[in-house]
Amino acid sequence: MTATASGHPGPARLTPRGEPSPAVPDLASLQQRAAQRAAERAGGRDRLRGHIVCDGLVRIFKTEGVEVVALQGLDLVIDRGELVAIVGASGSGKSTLLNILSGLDTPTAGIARVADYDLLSLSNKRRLAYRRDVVGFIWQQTGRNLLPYLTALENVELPMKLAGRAGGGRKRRERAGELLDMVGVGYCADRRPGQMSGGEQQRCAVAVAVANDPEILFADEPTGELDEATGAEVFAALRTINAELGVTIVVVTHDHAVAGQVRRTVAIRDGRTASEVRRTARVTADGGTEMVSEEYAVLDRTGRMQLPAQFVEALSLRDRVRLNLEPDHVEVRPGDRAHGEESE
Ligand SMILES: Nc1ncnc2c1ncn2[C@@H]1O[C@H](COP(=O)(O)OP(=O)(O)OP(=O)(O)O)[C@@H](O)[C@H]1O
Repeated sequence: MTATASGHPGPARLTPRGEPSPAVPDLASLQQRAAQRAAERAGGRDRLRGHIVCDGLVRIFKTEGVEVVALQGLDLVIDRGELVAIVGASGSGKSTLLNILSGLDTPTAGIARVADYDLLSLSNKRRLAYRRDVVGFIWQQTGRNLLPYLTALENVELPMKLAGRAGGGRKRRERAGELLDMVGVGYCADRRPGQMSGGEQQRCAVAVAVANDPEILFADEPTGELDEATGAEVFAALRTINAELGVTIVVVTHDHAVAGQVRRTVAIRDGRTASEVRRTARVTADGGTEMVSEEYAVLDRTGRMQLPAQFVEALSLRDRVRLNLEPDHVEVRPGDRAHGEESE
């Protein structure tokens, strides 16, 4: 469940400044298209809910008698066709979550369900099928995504060949070419990774990852080794793939700036989902469109939520806060006033 995080100085409605306006309707229409494609794939709009569901997810690592709680009751729901960024500081649990969702690791407790696969009780055979048929990956290190001695086209063809994809070599080659065009690196088809820039390699990696038509694409810091402009090109490729193929995409990164690249950003803190930013298109008074970002705090099943750090700092909140239930919102005030002293 999410609740709009409100507090000083007024509602957390942030209109990003200096954003190029052409990107505004584009992001909204791409998302619409992605949902439509995802619904077509899944057999109806009513099947969009909860493609990825984590409920009270716990992962405890034990090393030499010491326990590390990497995920401590994480809740997260991602619908089919969504493109979501998961952000968090180093050690917040992002990689642990991604390893679980991609079937590389098993959670200690809780619920982790992806595309009808229960990740807590997968047999080895089902796990293999899940990793082969349902999910695709992009890693931060370009070297992990592409084989250096194959051309871009051959790299995209390879997973189809290995999976014994029907249609023969010509069909595979055609699809590989289409995918490279889709992510904007068709001109690199005959180049080996060493002859491509880091951004071109990562866009090629996007094509490789979706070659066998997975339902979900996981990307671990895909722009971590790139500069901002090149990283934006990789995100553009992910948005196109999301919209054209209806693939659900989850990107994990420590870079909060990616919020400008996607419609939904989930922040993880201490192994829990802490807050979310959702960006929606709104019609302005003069008939134009502007992108509005709204920040939400995540409320868990027992009603706990974390106040955004900047709210806590702005009002120097500490120890305890005063709560007031108003007809349509809850008020949070510093709680250190002397007993009986009213603020207004
Ligand atoms: N295999 C492991 N054994 C023991 N502790 C682990 C293991 N993997 C992760 N941890 C611990 O779990 C916590 C979360 O780690 P995780 O790698 O998921 O964070 P992260 O947000 O991905 O960080 P980064 O951005 O630095 O990769 C950390 O305290 C980490 O030390």
